[in-house]
Amino acid sequence: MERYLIQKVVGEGSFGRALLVRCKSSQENYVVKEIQLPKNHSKLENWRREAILLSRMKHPNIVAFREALEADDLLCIVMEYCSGGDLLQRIQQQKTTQFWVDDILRWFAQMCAGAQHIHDKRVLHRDLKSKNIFLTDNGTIKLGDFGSACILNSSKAYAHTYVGTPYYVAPEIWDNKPYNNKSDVWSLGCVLYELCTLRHPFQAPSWKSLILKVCRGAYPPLPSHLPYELQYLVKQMFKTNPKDRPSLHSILTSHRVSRLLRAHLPSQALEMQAQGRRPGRWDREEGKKVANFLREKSLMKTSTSEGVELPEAHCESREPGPRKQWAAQPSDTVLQMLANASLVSSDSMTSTSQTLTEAPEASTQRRRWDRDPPEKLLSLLEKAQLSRAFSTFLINTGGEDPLVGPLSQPQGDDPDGPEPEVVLDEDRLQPRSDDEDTDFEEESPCDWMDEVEKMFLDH
Ligand SMILES: Nc1ncnc2c1ncn2[C@@H]1O[C@H](COP(=O)(O)OP(=O)(O)OP(=O)(O)O)[C@@H](O)[C@H]1O
Repeated sequence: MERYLIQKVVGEGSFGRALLVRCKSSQENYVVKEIQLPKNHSKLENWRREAILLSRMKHPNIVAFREALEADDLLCIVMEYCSGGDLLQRIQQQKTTQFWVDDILRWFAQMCAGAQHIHDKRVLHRDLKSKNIFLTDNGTIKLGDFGSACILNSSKAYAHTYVGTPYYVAPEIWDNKPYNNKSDVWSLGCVLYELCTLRHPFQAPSWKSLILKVCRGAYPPLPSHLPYELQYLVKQMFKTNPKDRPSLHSILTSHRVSRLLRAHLPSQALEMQAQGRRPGRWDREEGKKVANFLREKSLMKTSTSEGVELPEAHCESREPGPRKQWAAQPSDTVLQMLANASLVSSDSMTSTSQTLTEAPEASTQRRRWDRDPPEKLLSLLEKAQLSRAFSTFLINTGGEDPLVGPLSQPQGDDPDGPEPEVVLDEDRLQPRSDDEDTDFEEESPCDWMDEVEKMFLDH
């Protein structure tokens, strides 16, 4: 870190501070995210592998990773500084003045391009929201913060199942289904809706109402002045069955809105997209390089700065295993998971973010979603502050009280103001047969991670 001068603290996240720093040699500004490493150092390899995964994300619409450093108990991830702030701040600045349609299309197209790049690497962001999407000074969109989600998922020290930010969470997550690429699409749909209306699509005065609205896909219609293509896209992105949602690839290439979006995509992002969705292939020689690199260094840099080309990533996963299939009907609910879980917060979660943790597999009971959120879940959530629903949650296993922590705090405010009129589109609840590319889920087998693991064992 001695190569950087700290300018100021940009903010505080769930895992530590974010600092604005200046590189002494290049005089360029960067953001350093400090992540408190777990006490158990045997878990460090997990974090390192996740940093490699971050370094693989090289796209004009993704916050660029520069290097990762370990100092004391901190992992410092040095990344591109987005001086335009995050999209939530930008939306709030608008107050009541709507964005120009061209701005919406330009920003959303870039979000899709960035997120598609992540998906092409077989990685799921899992926490897409306006707060995690940044703007540069020239107005370029950059997806950020996906590193935290990846790191969280694979570290056994933080062995949680990611749930997400309740206001942005797709219905299948409330139903305890695996997170899949379409769950990211749902979250981006929420961001698109926010850009179109300056409001969140699923505003609610209570948890029950929030979960019901999400699970029914019930949101107030978009203003009629917006292009038909955008209205149609939002409707598609809020299909309650992930199979019925378009993938990012189809949004950008074969959807009714594609032409509009591509017309607003900068040439660099278009080129990256045109390069296609070549599936990543594991190369053993490249794998050896990674393994050697990890063994020798506690400091990682991107291939551009360190001259080490990293292998193509296939996916991000915790354990290899058979791929889970999306069932025709939702069956599990989050109820049992919550009943066996306690909600906890990390140090700074009390202020900005909380995390819901995973329930033990064995205790999972099959239940029908049945269009109504489970009563017990709701009675537990009744006690929780709804304002917390804009924060990232994990569920922790264990604990006597299933709702210890932020959700056990008294009922809070209504973050979105008065509830607008809601139109329920029954059409979205109807099953469709086309299993359009819901092509990977959280539990997909991940060969490149396995290979790196084997490399460690080999040496
Ligand atoms: N690359 C970046 N450029 C500019 N600002 C950033 C960048 N990354 C993070 N920030 C800002 O730093 C602050 C802290 O961000 P961080 O991602 O650590 O936490 P968070 O998003 O607030 O919460 P969480 O950890 O729950 O995601 C936020 O205000 C965010 O807007």
